[in-house]
Amino acid sequence: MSEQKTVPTLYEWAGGSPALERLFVRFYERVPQEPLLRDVFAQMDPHHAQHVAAFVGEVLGGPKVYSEEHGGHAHMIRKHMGRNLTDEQRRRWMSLLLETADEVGLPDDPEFRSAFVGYLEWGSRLAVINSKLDLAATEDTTAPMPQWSWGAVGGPYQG
Ligand code: HEM
Repeated sequence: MSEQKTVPTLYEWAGGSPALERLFVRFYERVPQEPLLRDVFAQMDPHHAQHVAAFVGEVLGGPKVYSEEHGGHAHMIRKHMGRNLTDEQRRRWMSLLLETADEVGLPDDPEFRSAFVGYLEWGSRLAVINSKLDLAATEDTTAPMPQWSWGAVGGPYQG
C-alpha cells in the first residue's frame, strides 16, 4: 500500500490564526515608530491587526473568516482605494513585516518564506495600485479571494 502524504497548507505551516495574529498585532504595534507609515495607519480600526490576520490566513488556506465575517475581498480592496500609497511606503511595510515575522518566530525555512514573501510582494503591489483608484468612481471591486500555496517549491521543508 502506498503511503499517503498530506501537504499542510501555508496557513497550517505558519501556525494558524494564533501565529498570524501575533505577527500582525506586533507589526501594528511597531507602525507608530515608523515615520513613513505612522500617518497612513493613524485612523485605523482598533481590530485592524485581527482583520488583516484573518484575511491573510484565508489567502494561505485557512478558514474563510474574512469572507464570511468581514466583507470579503471587495471590502479589502475598497479599504486601500483613494489612499495614494507610495512604493517607498510599500517597501517599508514589507521590510517591517518581515522583520516582525522573525521577531515573533514565524517559520523561517526557505520553502515557507519564499511562498510567504511571494504573496506579500504580489499583494502589497496590488494595494499600491488599488490605492490610486478613486473609490467614488470605481463601481466594480469584485475579484475572487486570492489563494496562495507552496508554488514551485512544492511543499514544506523536509530537512
Ligand atoms: C499583502 C499586502 C496587504 C494585505 C493582505 C492587506 C490587507 C488589508 C486588509 C484586509 C485591510 C482591511 C482591514 C479591515 O477589514 O478592517 C487593509 C486596510 C488597509 N491597508 Fe492593507 N494590506 C496590504 C498591504 C498594504 C500596504 C502595503 C499598505 C500601506 C503601505 C496598506 C495600508 C492599509 C490601510 C491604510 C488600510 C486601512 C486601515 C484603516 O484605516 O482601517 N496595506 N489592508
